[in-house]
Amino acid sequence: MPRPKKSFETNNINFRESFASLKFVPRFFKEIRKVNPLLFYSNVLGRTLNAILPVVMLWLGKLIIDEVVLQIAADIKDLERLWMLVAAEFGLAILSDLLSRGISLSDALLGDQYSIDTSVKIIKKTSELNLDQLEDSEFYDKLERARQQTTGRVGLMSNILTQGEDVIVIISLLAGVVAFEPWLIILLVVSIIPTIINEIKFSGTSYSLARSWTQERRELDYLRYAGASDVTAKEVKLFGLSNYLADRFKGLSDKYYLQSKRLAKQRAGWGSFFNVIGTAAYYGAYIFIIFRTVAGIFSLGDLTFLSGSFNRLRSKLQGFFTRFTAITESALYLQDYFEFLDLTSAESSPDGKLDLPEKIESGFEFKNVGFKYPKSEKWVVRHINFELRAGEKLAFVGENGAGKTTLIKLLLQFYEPTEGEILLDGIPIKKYDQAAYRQYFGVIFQDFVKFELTLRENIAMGEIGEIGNQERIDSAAEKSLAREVVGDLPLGYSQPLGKRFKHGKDLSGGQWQKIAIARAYMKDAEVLILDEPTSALDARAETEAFQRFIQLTEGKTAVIISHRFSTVRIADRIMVLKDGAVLEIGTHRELMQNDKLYAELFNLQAAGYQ
Ligand SMILES: Nc1ncnc2c1ncn2[C@@H]1O[C@H](COP(=O)(O)OP(=O)(O)OP(=O)(O)O)[C@@H](O)[C@H]1O
Repeated sequence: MPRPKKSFETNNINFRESFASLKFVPRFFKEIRKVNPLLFYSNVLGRTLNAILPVVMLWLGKLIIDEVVLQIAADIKDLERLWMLVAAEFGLAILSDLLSRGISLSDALLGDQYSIDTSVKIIKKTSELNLDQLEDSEFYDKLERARQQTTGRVGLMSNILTQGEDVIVIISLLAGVVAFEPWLIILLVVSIIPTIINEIKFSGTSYSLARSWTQERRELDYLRYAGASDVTAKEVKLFGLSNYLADRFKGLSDKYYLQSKRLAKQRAGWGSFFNVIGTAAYYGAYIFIIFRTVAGIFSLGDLTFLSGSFNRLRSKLQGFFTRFTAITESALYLQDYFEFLDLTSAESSPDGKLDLPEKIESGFEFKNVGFKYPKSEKWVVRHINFELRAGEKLAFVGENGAGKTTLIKLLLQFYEPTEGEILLDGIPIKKYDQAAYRQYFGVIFQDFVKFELTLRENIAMGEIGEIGNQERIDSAAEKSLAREVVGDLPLGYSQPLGKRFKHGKDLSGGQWQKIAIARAYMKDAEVLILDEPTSALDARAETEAFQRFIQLTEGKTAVIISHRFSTVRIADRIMVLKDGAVLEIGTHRELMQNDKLYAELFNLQAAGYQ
């Protein structure tokens, strides 16, 4: 599909919008202060002290020169006063250096702590959101932008604090200049206007460009991953995809590079032009001060003080405005970050307050349930009516895409049905407290997660609070046949799994599945759901795993999804789905007698084994 031509100008952020993003700065500082109040206040105090040093040092410089000139003119040699002044300036120079180092150190430490804090917040927030929010690409763009600035925000903090520091420097220098020669201020304003115009002109442009490329950046990350990861390596080699992926990556990156280059060139060009005007104004002021010194109105010390102050003022003011643009741009990312943290999920809806029954009485009931995925017009399942009775083992069968996993997601309240409702013991499930409701279930999904952590953690994920309970972990491993996997690994339960980290060992598909099933046994759940949990097990292991499952979960309610009919027939009842509707439901014997799809597929598979 041809990609629409991209122009970041279309969503360019103007100066006013950049300015508006500053409203998030107080909240930002509140968060930083909370991370480490002592470090934060020391930083602010250090900066305030550091801010008044430049004008004091310039003034000392002026006093030294005036003293030297005076002593030469009067032919006196009173070195004591001179040495005192020099010693004072030396002391302040050392103090200024120490303060600057202390500020940099505390900036770095605060920044590191804050970036840990924001990463933790992002992880926690992500887990609070609904599945439909997580599956939405706009959400990913927001998440990407929120994540991206985890390190950038550190710079923002020191930029804002430096800005505050510079305001004090500017005010103190201005006071000095005004005391001597108020007219110089006009030249100062003239020298600084070009910088202001330049900053207004380019304010928000880098952010606009980066923002308009969020999706592509995710695509680039993905292409980098697809082209260079252990997971894809086999197929990339086998099909010779490396050049194709590299070219796709390069093609997209080059487009971004070109736009970015164009912007950087424009910025540099205009920046140089405006700088020439500013420098001319500075030299105008310099000539003015020299004339007045030659005319005897200013002393030599005044000349150094004024030209030094003027020069510093100009560079501080320039820095102030350029930094202002950098701050507003980073603050735009801050806006993304806080908007992400403020996302609300339906899960926090006040609906679910009811306590769950200790024991399931009658079971679950799907009443005329229909569902369309968000942003989709297609009914994935419709007019679904069935009961999952307390204590029964119900199997779902049906072709790929028939809607089996979707029904599980609805049962777990990852989504709300578009029409109809699901009841537990006669009460709509959304009336129950959602966290407690989910605690009812032990679930293994088809695409369960292979955590690249230790084997112990992988099993304990089913009930993470019990990670210290070795007996429970052992028992779960025993039940799921994962015990033999533990025995085969040199580090046993402490074995890191996967290839990402040192000493990590990868497992076979079947071994991973046994560990995932152990996860379900970790929890003493009321309802167990196994979504094709044994597809990678060999035939003997699968039969054994299922027979054990039926014995070990006696009296518990369970749903099993499987494409293997030898497994499915062990269930109490079987529900056959076709094109999002229930085609038939009953025991194995009943369905065989029915002689419809189930009987046909069962016979087909059975014939394959003969
Ligand atoms: N997150 C999603 N967003 C949009 N459509 C989806 C989503 N997940 C699944 N679908 C669609 O819903 C339909 C049913 O998918 P579902 O995963 O429930 O099928 P299934 O019966 O479990 O299939 P399989 O046997 O292949 O696992 C499919 O057409 C699929 O494309």
